[in-house]
Amino acid sequence: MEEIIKSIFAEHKDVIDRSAAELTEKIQQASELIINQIKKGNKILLFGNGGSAGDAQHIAAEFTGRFLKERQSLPAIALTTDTSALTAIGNDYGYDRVFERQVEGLASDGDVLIGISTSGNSVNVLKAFETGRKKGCHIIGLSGRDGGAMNDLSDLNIVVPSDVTARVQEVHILIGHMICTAVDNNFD
Ligand SMILES: O=C(CO)[C@@H](O)[C@H](O)[C@H](O)[C@H](O)COP(=O)(O)O
Ligand SMILES: [Zn+2]
Repeated sequence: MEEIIKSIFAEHKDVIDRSAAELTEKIQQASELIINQIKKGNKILLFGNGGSAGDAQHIAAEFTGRFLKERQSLPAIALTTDTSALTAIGNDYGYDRVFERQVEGLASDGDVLIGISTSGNSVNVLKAFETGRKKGCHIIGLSGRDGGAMNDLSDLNIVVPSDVTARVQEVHILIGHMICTAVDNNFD
């Protein structure tokens, strides 16, 4: 077990080092986009499956609650929390449309969608991106592996350089906290 723990620490550290080398500029661009759109009165919508649903909720709560300092509440919603919407849309339209329908009903021109998928290929995330684009939303992907179909469907796809879902997720939440730090520095 000790060897396994050591190897996971080493793998995590390697992905962090490669992410720092490859992703810094894109994380900065994503932060600037989010800050600018909130300043213009727009909101952030986040979604993903499984562990990424947890990440979407975690990051949204940093905006509406608080992160490092006392500041105004900021507009962010996770589309993963309303079990009535998720079960009704899933039951009536299929699971592939659970985020798409919510984007159709809730998103406005200028809002920012943050879709989180370690494979970059979860169909419910991709469908939400397609509908968001038609509505004039800005689209940020947080992905891994080769970026998947999110490469073509997002304005900015932040691809964590790992094929291991857990390692990718660990860097996603780190990136989420980096974005929250930039947001904190730009609002009172
Ligand atoms: O948290 C984990 C694995 O660490 C799982 O719940 C994982 O998120 C689920 O298998 C997701 O369905 C994977 O989807 P995706 O990241 O490829 O979009
Ligand atoms: Zn997990």
